[in-house]
Amino acid sequence: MEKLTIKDVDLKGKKVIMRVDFNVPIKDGKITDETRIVAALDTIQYALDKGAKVILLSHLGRPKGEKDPQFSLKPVADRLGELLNNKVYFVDETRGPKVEEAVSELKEGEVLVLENTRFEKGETKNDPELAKYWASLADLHVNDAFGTAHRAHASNVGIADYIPSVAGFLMEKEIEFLQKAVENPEKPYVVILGGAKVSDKIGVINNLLNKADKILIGGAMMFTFLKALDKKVGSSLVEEDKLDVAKEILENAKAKGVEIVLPIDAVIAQKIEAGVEKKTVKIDDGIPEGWMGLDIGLETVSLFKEKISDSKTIVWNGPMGVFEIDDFAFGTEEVAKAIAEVTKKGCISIIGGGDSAAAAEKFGLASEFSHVSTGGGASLEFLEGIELPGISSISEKKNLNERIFILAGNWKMNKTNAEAAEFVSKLIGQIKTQDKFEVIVCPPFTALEKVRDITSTSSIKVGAQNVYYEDKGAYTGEISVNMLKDIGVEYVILGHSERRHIFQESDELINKKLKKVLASGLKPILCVGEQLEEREKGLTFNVVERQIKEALYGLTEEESKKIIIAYEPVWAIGTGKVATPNQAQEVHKFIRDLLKDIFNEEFAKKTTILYGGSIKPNNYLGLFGKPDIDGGLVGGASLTQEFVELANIMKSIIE
Ligand SMILES: Nc1ncnc2c1ncn2[C@@H]1O[C@H](COP(=O)(O)OP(=O)(O)O)[C@@H](O)[C@H]1O
Ligand SMILES: O=C(OP(=O)(O)O)[C@H](O)COP(=O)(O)O
Repeated sequence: MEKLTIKDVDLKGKKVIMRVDFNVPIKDGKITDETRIVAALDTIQYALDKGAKVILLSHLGRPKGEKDPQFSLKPVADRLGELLNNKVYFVDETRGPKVEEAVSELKEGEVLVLENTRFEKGETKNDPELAKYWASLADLHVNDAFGTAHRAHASNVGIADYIPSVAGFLMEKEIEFLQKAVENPEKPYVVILGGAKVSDKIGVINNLLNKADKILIGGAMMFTFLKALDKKVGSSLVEEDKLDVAKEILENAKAKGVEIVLPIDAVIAQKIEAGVEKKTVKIDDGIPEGWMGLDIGLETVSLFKEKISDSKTIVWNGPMGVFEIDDFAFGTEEVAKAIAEVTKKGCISIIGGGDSAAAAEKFGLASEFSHVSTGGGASLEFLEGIELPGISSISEKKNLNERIFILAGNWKMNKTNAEAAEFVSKLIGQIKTQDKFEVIVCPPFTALEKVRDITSTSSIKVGAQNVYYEDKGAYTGEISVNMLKDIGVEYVILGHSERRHIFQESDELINKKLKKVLASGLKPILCVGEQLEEREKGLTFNVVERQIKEALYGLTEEESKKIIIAYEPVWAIGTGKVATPNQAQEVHKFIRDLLKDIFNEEFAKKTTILYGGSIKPNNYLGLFGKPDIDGGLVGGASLTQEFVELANIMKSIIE
């Protein structure tokens, strides 16, 4: 599934709260590496150009949930203003009247930076109240903080429970490149690992053993592997407690046919300092006591270069030596040059954040690689195959191959014939679904025929709000399936909560109606949903399960194929209260799993499950963006122009 991006949404006049990763190194109030700020500029500029009001959120460093001036984002906001060549407002608060005032004064095309998100205790705890508060400041969340994607915090993940979250350009690019390396890397695929700690990278090595052709190991981590092979490593940095893990990795690699290439020589010294005596020794001869390996040697550089030369995909994470000191930077620089060289020949090269990115920058080679990730921890976890919460929380595009998406309007007891005719005539001109999804209007019985006539040459379909299960006879006030079919109605809503609760319709009655409707060839929209007391008692799943099982009682899989289900939490109908996208998704997923249990996986996958309950254009994107929400059964908003807006939102996010 593809993620929704900032390009898919309308930004004009919208308040956009954008999470960026401005966690940059600052020394004495000066930013020492602004790569991450520069990397976010495209998305910010795009939003400004489209007329959005941009509120920026970021963390900086690791303050302990309270104000700490050394971690203020003020210097970053100042620098951002220079880079954007635009006025950037800064508020030294994370919530409260000062923030709200600044937001309300913000004009289209202006930027406001709020203070460090980690000055709030709730940020790293993903506190729902804090997330809700930040969400309340804006219409839309843009997530461009790839560097933070491995953290489930309030400003990047929690907030997506309340407003739609779409990816910025940086996030999109990071995912695109890293996904290529994870999913179908062009071969030969070479991974180069270095840096200080094996323990940080065990997960990624294990995952890469199933994918890479060669893994080259340098940096301090090589000594843990060499010691595991009984080589003498002197006083080099070794993780003694990881020797077994290193051995296991070497054995697994052998079993999987992955070549692990370890250095054959090293540059050694007695201290990690510039200008100290250094020499190169062969690994087989051993590193003398009191000496430590601080870089890969010349022969290893040649060996690594040869291994790199024919690769088509490279992932590099971790320097080959103590590159910060020029005396031990040679190996890292040469490997970086070799990667740059092979990139020119068409290899996709990905540099995984942190110190490797700093090294690439130091050697002036950063622009020579296909992609330098802005995330260290995040890119590693991505390569490990871990699902990153800061990516999962971004809304997804809908895939048409799975099932039919539907926007259905339940007009309830509203609109006379004349009003219905006027309204639906307007809709026809504005809603062109082009087979992407179905739009259904469900007028009162009295207007059904008129609406059917007007829509007959359009793609808009017509549904009834109720039906009885008998064919004809002494049933005063009731209407049969044949009467509906006679005037060309295609759909019928069954078991709406108002019918269940105001007119006391039982599960048994709904089951009879459902059987009749299915047998007649009409398509039922079966409504289910819990009341507030039931939700509060934790009975949501029980209620929904009972309603579905009772409704389907006695029906076969074949007979049930045309069912559309609408989950409508009763507490959200006409109350203005809306289930959060996550609350709704949770129940939709439950329903899909239930259908799998009742029938089978294929049936569950193909069944359209709509959400209903206070849907409005400003909350619909977040709901419809969820994987198991296939559209909406809309009440109030189906009576006005808002219905067209809802259709447009659906169109924008269906692939
Ligand atoms: N042989 C070595 N001995 C000690 N430190 C090393 C050695 N090789 C590399 N390093 C240090 O490892 C650090 C980077 O490690 P790490 O944080 O794991 O990498 P990254 O940030 O790229 O993931 C650098 O500061 C570098 O100086
Ligand atoms: O710098 C970061 O991580 P990284 O150094 O692993 O790339 C991110 O901003 C996340 O910061 P955190 O590791 O304090 O959560």
